[in-house]
Amino acid sequence: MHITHISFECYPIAKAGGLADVVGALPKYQQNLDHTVEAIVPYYSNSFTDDAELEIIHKGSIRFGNEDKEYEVRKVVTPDLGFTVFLIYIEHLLDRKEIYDHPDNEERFLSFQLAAIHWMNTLEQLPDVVHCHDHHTGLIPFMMQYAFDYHRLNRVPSIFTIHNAQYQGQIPYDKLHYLPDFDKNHIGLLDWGNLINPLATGIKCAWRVTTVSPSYMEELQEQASGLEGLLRHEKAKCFGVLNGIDTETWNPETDPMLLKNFKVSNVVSGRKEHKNWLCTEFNLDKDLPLFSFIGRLVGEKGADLLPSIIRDTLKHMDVNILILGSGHDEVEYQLNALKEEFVGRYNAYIGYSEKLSHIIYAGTDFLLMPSRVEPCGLNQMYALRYGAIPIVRRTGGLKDTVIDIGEDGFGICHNQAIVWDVCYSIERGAKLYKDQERYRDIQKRIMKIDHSWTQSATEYMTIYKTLITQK
Ligand SMILES: Nc1ncnc2c1ncn2[C@@H]1O[C@H](COP(=O)(O)OP(=O)(O)O[C@H]2O[C@H](CO)[C@@H](O)[C@H](O)[C@H]2O)[C@@H](O)[C@H]1O
Repeated sequence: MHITHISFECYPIAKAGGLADVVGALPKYQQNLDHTVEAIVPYYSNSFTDDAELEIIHKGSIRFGNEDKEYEVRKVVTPDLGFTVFLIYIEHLLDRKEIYDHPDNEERFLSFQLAAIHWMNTLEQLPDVVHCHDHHTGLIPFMMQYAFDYHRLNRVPSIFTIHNAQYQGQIPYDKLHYLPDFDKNHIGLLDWGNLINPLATGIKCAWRVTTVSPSYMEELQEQASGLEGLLRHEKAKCFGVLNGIDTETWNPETDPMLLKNFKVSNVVSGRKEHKNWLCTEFNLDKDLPLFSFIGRLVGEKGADLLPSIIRDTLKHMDVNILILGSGHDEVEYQLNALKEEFVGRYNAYIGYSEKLSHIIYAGTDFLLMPSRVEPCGLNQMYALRYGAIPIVRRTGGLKDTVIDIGEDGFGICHNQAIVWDVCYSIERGAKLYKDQERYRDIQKRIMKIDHSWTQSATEYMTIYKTLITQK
């Protein structure tokens, strides 16, 4: 089968969060199942494109509002990513360093989708399935069905994956003229709440819709930032497929970002080296258990709870807490301010560091995920693979991947995204840490859990196959 993924992020080309991890891994695992798999991603001016060898394979032009915009398709020749990647280059618009945080994001998302579909339409051999990810690509299934110029694509099945329903990419109608001419009888498919809503459009128009865990799919029927009615209506074509992790990139035995590689048989010494390094670097106490948080400092991750969690915990308990993340200014400010209050047991790195994240997974004793909403969550699976015990709120994919130690499981779970629940879980963690025999036993068990993409890549293939027989 020939599958084309389209996404605004893809590791290691450009990563802001979990979307990149998924699009950098799922195609590789599908390719390993003997399919032809490629991804279409924007060209960013960053260290990846500085170092990569690229080949221009197509030059074209799209009508973009009142102007014609040239674009190029640049194929990644090296490094070998395990599947083919095509980068859409549009001068001044897409070729920037940062992925998001631009005032003209709407134009960036639109131009990327327009160039991607324009190029696909020129191909002699069309893909068997087009797989779009998140709102940045949500208009593609619509254009494939109803844009006159892309009539040829309307028999190609499209699948749309929601990685996070909170971000919907709404666009005002005064930008409608950027879209190619389409059958106006179907204009309603673009609309949600009097705005063009690419996430809603993707849900309405794709042949199948998936989210990244079964529990999140269920939750979306009740709470989907305004789209719950739509998701209930489209329920028959919606599926929850649990994300996997790339066990080649995330392998403590080979991970080049670690200070020392380790496996189950030498986990104690391997992890000790990383914990010691973290404690020295961040002035923490290496004899106390270490609880860490890695992620975007936003409400859905429960990041606003962190300052109170840190204060309440460190006032009553002898543990360390370390934070790696960036996001809301107020949360960043509070997390920085707390450093002076708890010198020697708390610290934070406000920013983004891929390398530090790997070292934290390898050195922290527990990983905190107090998420309010977690479509899947990858951090808990990275933590498990590296031997850190996850402390999670039972929501979305966290509920699907972590079982509490009280239920013969391997993690610590609580029900509510409130400070008290998280503090109580930390207390349970500290108690478990004191029982080193039990702690080590769990650690060895979690490192052997298979969360690789193999199973889920096969599930996606099964979904694609039903579409191909339907066309
Ligand atoms: N400051 C920082 N420095 C270094 N690394 C950092 C970092 N902040 C985050 N990361 C990394 O970014 C990734 C985050 O992945 P998640 O799945 O938790 O989150 P995200 O909310 O972005 O993704 C959305 O999409 C994914 C993929 O479908 C879903 O799992 C998830 O629930 C959904 O919210 C991990 O690789 C993590 O290590």
